[in-house]
Amino acid sequence: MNSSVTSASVDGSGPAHSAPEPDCSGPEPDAAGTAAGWLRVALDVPLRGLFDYRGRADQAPVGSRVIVPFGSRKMIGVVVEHPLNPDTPEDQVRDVEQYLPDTAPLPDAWLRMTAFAARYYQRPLGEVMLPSLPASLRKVSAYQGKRSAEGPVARLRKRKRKAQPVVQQDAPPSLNDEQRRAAEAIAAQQGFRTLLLHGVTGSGKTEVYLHAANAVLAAGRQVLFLVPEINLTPQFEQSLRARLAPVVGEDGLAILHSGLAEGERLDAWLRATEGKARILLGTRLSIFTPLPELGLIIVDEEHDTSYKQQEGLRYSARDLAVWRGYDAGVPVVLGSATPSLESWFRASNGSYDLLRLTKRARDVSLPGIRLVDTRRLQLQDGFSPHLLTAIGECLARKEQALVFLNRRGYAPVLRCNSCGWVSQCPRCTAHTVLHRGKGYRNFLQCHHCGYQAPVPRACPSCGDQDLKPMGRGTQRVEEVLGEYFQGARIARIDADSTRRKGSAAELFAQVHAGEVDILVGTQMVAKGHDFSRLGLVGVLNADSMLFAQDFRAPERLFAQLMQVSGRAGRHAGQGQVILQTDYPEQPVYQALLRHDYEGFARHTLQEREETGLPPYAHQALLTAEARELSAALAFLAQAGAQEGMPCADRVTLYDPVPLRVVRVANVERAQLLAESVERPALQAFLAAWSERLHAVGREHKVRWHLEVDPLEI
Ligand SMILES: Nc1ncnc2c1ncn2[C@@H]1O[C@H](COP(=O)(O)OP(=O)(O)OP(=O)(O)O)[C@@H](O)[C@H]1O
Ligand SMILES: [Zn+2]
Repeated sequence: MNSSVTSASVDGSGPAHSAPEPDCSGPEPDAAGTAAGWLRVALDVPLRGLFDYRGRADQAPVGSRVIVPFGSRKMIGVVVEHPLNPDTPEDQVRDVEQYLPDTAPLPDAWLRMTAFAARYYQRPLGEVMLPSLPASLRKVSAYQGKRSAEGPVARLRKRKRKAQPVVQQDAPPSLNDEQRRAAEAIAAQQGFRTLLLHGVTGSGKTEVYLHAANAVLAAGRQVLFLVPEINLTPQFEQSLRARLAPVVGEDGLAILHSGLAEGERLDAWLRATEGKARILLGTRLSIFTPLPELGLIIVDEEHDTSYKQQEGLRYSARDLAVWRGYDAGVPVVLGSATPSLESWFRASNGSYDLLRLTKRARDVSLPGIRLVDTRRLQLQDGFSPHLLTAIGECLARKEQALVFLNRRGYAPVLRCNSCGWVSQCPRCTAHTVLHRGKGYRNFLQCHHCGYQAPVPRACPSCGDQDLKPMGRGTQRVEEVLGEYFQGARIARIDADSTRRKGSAAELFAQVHAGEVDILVGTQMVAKGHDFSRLGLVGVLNADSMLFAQDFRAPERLFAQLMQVSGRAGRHAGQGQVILQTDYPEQPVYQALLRHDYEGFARHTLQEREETGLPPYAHQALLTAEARELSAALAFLAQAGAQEGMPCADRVTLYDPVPLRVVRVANVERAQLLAESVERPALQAFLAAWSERLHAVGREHKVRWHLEVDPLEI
C-alpha cells in the first residue's frame, strides 16, 4: 500500500497533520549539505493532512512544486515543510518523482494566506493551495504529456506575447471635494486599514480608486483590483490603461478571470507573481495571486455575492482581501453604493473607516423613482401603461431604455389549461423553464440541473393540446417589446445570450456605442456599468424576491434595485426608474424611493440584532446530499450531537431541515446550521466538528460540505 496514503489516514485514525503554520525559514540543507531528506507535501485530494516523500530539500524548497506518486496516480503538490522524520516508517515513504523549478517557490505570504484559508474554511491545505494556481502549474500532463516539452512556463516564454493595443490616454477630470477627500484618506494610510467607500451610484468611485492606485504605483508598489464579474473587466481595463499606462507601462497591467485560456491565465499569473505586472485586475480567483510588492487592495462592488465561491473551497474573496491586507500591512478599500451589512456594521462601529460620496460626479441628480401599483391595473403582456409610455418617450428623446427582469428563458413554466399540469424536471423538485431556441424550436430546460426536453405536443397528463407558457422571462419580454416598439433595436443580455466567449463584451460594446435602443437584461446588466445614454430603467417582477425565506433576501433585493436604478441618467438628463409592484408599501420599496441606503441599513441591522442574526452572530452551514432525503437527515442528526465538542455550550446547532429545492439531479439535500455569537468559539468548534464529520460521513453514504459564513440559507 502506498505509504503516503496511509500516512494521510484514509480511515481517519492516522496521524493526519493539521494544516501547519508553514515553515517560512526556507530551504535547510541537512547536515551533509545535500543528501536526501524528507518533504511534506500538500496535494489536492479530499483527505485531511499532508503527505511525506523522500526527496532533496535543496532541490525542493518550501513553496516549490513537485511531482509525486499517489496511489497509482501522479500528482503535483506543494512542498510545505522539511520534517526531520517522516510520519510513516521510512521504508514505506516513496520518492519525489520530479522537481519543478520553472517557477520560483511560492512566497511566504502565499503560504500564510492559503494556510489561513484552509483553517478558516475547514478544508485540507492541498485543496486550497492547488486549485488556486493556474491549471497548467498543477497538472502532471503539462509536464509529462506528449507535447509537454519543457513544461508550460518554458512553452509560454517561447511564444511571443500579444502586443497590448495602446489605449488613448485621457486627462483625468478634476476630482470634486468628496472624491479628493476620499482619495487623500486612502493615500494617507500607512499600513493596514480597511476603508469602506460608500458612494451613491454614479458618484465616481472609479476615479477615487484610480487616484489612490496612482499614488501607490508611483511609490513602486503593486495594486490588486477586484471586480465581481468578468463582464466588468473590459470597462475597468480601459480606464486603468488609459489612466495608469504612463506610470506602469503598457505591459504593467495583468488581467485574471475564469474566462481566459490556460496560457493567458498562466501568463497573467506569472507577470503578477514576478512583479512585472504592477496592477492585477481580476475576479475573485485573483485574490490568491502572489504579489511581491503589494501596496493596496481595492474591492469594487464589495457587497456582490459573486465574491463568494459556491463550490469547492467556499471562500469570500472580499473577506480574504481584508485578511490579506492585514497580513501584508497594506490598506484595503471596499467600495459600493450598497455596502453589505457586514461591512456597514464594521464601519459603524469604527473597525473600518467610512468614506462617503453623497452625490453624483457629473452634473446630474439621482434618478427619479416611481412605484407603479399593479394591483388594480390591467397589464399588457406584463407591462403597465405607465412603463410602455415611458419607454416610448425615452426612445423619442433618443435615449436608451433598460428593462430589468431577473428571469431568463421565455416563460418560467409551461402549463396545461385543461388539467393544470405544469412542466416539471424529472430529476429535480423544480419546474422546467420554457426556452425559445433557434428557428422557434422551443425546449424545456431545468435551471438547476441543466436537463432539457422537447416541448410536448399535448399535455402528458390529460392529452389536451392547449399548453400555454405561464409568466415571462427575458426572451418573452424581448419579443413583446419588439411588437410594441417596432423598429427599435433591442438587445438581450443574460446568461443565455452570452454563452459564447466574448459575446457579452460585444453586446455591451454595442450598448455603449449607442447601437441599441432597448436593453433587456438580468442582474448581469444591473451593476457597475457606466452607461452614458441610458435614460430609463423599468423593473419587472421585483416582487418575486420579496418573500424569499433567506434572511438576507431583503438586503439583496434592495441592493439590486438600487444598483439597477443607478444605471439611469448617469451622464446627462434626468434618469427615470419605473418599478412595477403589487406591494408598494413594502419598506424595501419605500427606502428605494428615497434613495435611503443608510435608513434601510439601520432598520435592517436593528432587526438582525433583535433576532441574533449576522453580523451579530456567526454561522456555518453543513449540507448533506444523498439519494434519499432520510439518509441526508440521518447523517445530519448524528452530526448534530454535540457532546465532547469544544465550545459546545457557546454554539447553537439547529435542527436539520430539507433544502427548499430538495432534489437536484436526483440527489436529495438537507442542511444544518451552526451559529455562535463568538467567532473564536465557532472556529474552535468547527475544527473539531469537521474532524468528526469525516468519520461520521464514512458510516453514512452521504456527501457533505461545510460552508463557513454562508450567504444563503
Ligand atoms: N470628478 C469628476 N468630474 C466629472 N466626471 C466624473 C468625475 N468623476 C467621475 N466622473 C464620471 O462619472 C461617471 C460615474 O463614475 P463611476 O462609474 O466611477 O461611478 P461609480 O461610483 O462607480 O458608480 P456605480 O456604483 O453606480 O458603478 C463616469 O462617467 C465618470 O467618468
Ligand atoms: Zn433538473
